[in-house]
Amino acid sequence: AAGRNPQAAASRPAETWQTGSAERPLQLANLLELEEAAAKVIPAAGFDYIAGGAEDEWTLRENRAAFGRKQVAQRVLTGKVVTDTATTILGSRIAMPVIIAPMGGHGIAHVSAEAGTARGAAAAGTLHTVSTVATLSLEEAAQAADGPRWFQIYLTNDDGFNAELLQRARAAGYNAIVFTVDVPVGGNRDRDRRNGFVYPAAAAPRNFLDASGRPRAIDRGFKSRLDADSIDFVKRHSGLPVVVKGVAAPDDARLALDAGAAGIQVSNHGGRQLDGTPAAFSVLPAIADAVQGRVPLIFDSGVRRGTDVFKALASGADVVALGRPVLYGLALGGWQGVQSVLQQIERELRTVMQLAGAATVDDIRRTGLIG
Ligand SMILES: Cc1cc2nc3c(=O)[nH]c(=O)nc-3n(C[C@H](O)[C@H](O)[C@H](O)COP(=O)(O)O)c2cc1C
Ligand SMILES: CCCCCCC(=O)C(=O)O
Repeated sequence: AAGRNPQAAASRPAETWQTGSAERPLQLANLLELEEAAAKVIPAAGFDYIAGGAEDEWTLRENRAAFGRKQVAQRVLTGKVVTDTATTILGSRIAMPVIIAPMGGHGIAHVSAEAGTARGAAAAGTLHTVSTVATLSLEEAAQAADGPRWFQIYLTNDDGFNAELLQRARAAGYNAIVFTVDVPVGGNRDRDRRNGFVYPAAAAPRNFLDASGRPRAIDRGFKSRLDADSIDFVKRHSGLPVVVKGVAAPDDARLALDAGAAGIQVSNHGGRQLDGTPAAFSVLPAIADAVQGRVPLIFDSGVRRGTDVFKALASGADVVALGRPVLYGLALGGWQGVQSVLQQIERELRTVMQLAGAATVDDIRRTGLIG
């Protein structure tokens, strides 16, 4: 799995990676049009890595299309006025039911890397999930901003390293671990293969560097065998609540619950892994049904509009996680770009709430959809 493999970067000499460096708020009409603008700033192979999906990218497109098959009822005579978009997730109070999904290599998009994203998230009052393959180390990302933060782990084939990483996350003040289980192997990503994409040295994942700067553990690859014992391992070594991410079937949700998951992240990895699988939004109601509110549900894959957030919450999610648009906002405006992206989706959500007769996030959860 050379392609986009982050491990390649750790051992290559530095090269020029001329990516986003602007620091400015963005004037946005919506989040969808960010992609075209970001393509002009991020080097082409890096942009393809971010924007692309697996194989024919059917699931990538379906993640958007599925939102169009459910509708929100207009309710304008309820006497309600939007009071608040704030909510609580795993004990952390956030300003909106939108958090940032873990994504590797923010240095591909902007020179500030995860520090910019963390600062933008904090400025907007929400939380950022730092990836195992972040450009910055988990400690550097934690120091970039105050506020709640989650750390995402990919288990490597080096359990000693995995345990250390989890302990480092706890020591650095992360509030939860997101354990991603949908990359037992990298997806077939045609764009990356065509481009021969590897993480540039500017985005080499620093979590894998030892004290003397030599790469560690990443050459052993990620674990392919994942099961209830893996969830238990992450729980024991972190001592933190564990959100299992990459659940796209009710049976996997039940398995994760039985293994002690504190949360479930319904996701198909933004269509980057198994092409031809249903949209994440299509499988959300069945998973919510299986979970029956026993743990919070986080939803991602295809969220771009306030209506998407509304529909996901009305279908059983507690919060949604935003992916690619955050990297585009980062590329175009650094931390202020990330803040603009989050403010835009919050603004849209408020408008939808008012038009749908929902004064609070709890009201959205009680709303039914049409279709
Ligand atoms: C460039 C990129 C890198 C990603 N890296 C990770 C990662 O390191 N860990 C992880 O759990 N998910 C990763 N994801 C998946 C996201 O967490 C999320 O599931 C996905 O982006 C949601 O789809 P959307 O961006 O279309 O909304 C990545 C996604 C992108 C676009
Ligand atoms: C071998 C695949 C590594 C992917 C690491 C980052 C990621 O999750 C992604 O979607 O890209």
